[in-house]
Amino acid sequence: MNARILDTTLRDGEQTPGVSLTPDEKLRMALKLDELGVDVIEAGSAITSIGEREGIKKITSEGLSTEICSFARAVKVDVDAALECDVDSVHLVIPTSDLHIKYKLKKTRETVKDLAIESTQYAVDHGLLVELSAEDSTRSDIDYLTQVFKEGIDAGAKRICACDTVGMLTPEKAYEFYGHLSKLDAPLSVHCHNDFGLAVANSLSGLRAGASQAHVTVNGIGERAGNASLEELVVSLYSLYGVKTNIKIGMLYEISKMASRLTNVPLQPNKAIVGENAFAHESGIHADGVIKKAETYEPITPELVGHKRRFVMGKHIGSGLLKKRLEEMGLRVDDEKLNQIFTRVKALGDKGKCVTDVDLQAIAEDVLGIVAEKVVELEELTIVSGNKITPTASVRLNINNNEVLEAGIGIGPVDAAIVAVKKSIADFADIELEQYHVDAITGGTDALIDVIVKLKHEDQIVTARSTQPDIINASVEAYLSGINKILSDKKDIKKIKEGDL
Ligand SMILES: CC(=O)SCCNC(=O)CCNC(=O)[C@H](O)C(C)(C)COP(=O)(O)OP(=O)(O)OC[C@H]1O[C@@H](n2cnc3c(N)ncnc32)[C@H](O)[C@@H]1OP(=O)(O)O
Ligand SMILES: CC(=O)C(=O)O
Repeated sequence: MNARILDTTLRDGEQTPGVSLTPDEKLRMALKLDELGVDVIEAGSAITSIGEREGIKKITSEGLSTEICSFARAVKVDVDAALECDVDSVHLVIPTSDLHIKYKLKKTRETVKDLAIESTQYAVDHGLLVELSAEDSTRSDIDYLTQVFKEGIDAGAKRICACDTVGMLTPEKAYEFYGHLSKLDAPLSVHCHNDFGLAVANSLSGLRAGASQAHVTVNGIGERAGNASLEELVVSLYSLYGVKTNIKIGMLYEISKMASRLTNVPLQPNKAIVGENAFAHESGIHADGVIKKAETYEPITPELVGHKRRFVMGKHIGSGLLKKRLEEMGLRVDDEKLNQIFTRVKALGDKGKCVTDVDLQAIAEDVLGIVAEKVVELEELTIVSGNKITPTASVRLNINNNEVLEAGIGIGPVDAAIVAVKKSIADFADIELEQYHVDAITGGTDALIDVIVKLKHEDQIVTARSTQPDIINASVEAYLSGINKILSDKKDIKKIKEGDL
């Protein structure tokens, strides 16, 4: 058995509250979906806006072999808008539940059926392939729904689709429901929403029952709790059911990242298949198992979907993983030292901290008595700030025994100081300040200030902190401490600096 995939990231996915893609972003996503191997791209809903039509037109003008489709209500203007965009097909939608017919459309069952048939005929007469789709079909009278589909097929619809618009199906009901509709004389699509977290399970059930195409979105984005997720459905079909699709599974992680970036919808870390933790291991028993044989705690390889395995240091680690990471860092330790490092990592974990590789290196070097070299040291910091002046900072730094002077302006004095430091290292290290957190430990304006920063350089992330009575000094020291953690093992960067000066 094979299953077809209609991707509706650019239509139902874009209906995610707050998401809006530009025409160019739509095109970029469509090109990636085409490369991924989806059978149909529902590129949007042409009636929505001028920009939406521009986006769909950009996609259709690429001449892709993938079928390009537009959503349309069962009204002539929507079909005309789709025609204007030169799409191959329309996802022609009409509600069939009494709830929608009575309260939303304020019509009768008979009028709604007539609308479905008339608009199908209109679209077919204008050369469009019609996938006739019933909205809220799973709360519809099954005899009425069946009749709408039968007459729609007679009117020229080439596919039918039953939408579980508010995610009310269960896998058992889905099997029965889609099994019944799959006996009609046209290929059937499942379109499942995730209001109860069952969209993928229900889609799988529908496909097993005889449906041949699933509507999905990348990362499962969509209205409310979203749609069935493309990556979960496709990999479940492949790995659990032995069902093939045309999807290039090895691209799933890449396209997930792209969709998240373009839509600004962050991915939950524990998202199946593509989440950052999908192949991450911290707890000692798991990591030990994975190091010995990955299948013990990984149902599929990360490489299958283009992802990567990673081990995380923290409260739950075991000595097996710790020893492996230290060895990978070139640090050989005896059992006593390993135990000391182990205790320090656990203690950090107990404080709610995640221990990065750089943190681990610092702990290990401390335990092993290795003195960490400071590449950058603060010699002087001057701040000018007030209510009628642009906050300005100047710093004198010692970088590998060379004096560097820089100045910066900022929103406030802390920002100005960080800008000045950042400028002084900019020509040899691109270090981003990802997070800045400040706490006043004791009460009052003379409180001790605790600053924690999270810095990023290429793939490396480090955290650093400084506690001092002065918020500006604490901020700069925390920032420099993070910079030193990053630069201390980057001999090449240091050489560049030495050569430069
Ligand atoms: C479950 C789903 O995902 S359905 C798809 C949802 N997608 C969208 O809504 C796309 C974006 N929507 C839009 O840009 C706008 O809603 C438009 C352009 C489609 C319509 O805008 P407006 O004309 O201002 O109407 P509005 O959005 O307020 O109401 C929808 C109208 O369509 C009617 N309608 C809704 N669904 C259908 C349908 N499938 N077939 C025919 N008519 C429909 C409603 O009855 C209502 O008409 P009425 O006001 O005469 O009762
Ligand atoms: C049409 C559609 O997206 C739905 O009913 O969920």
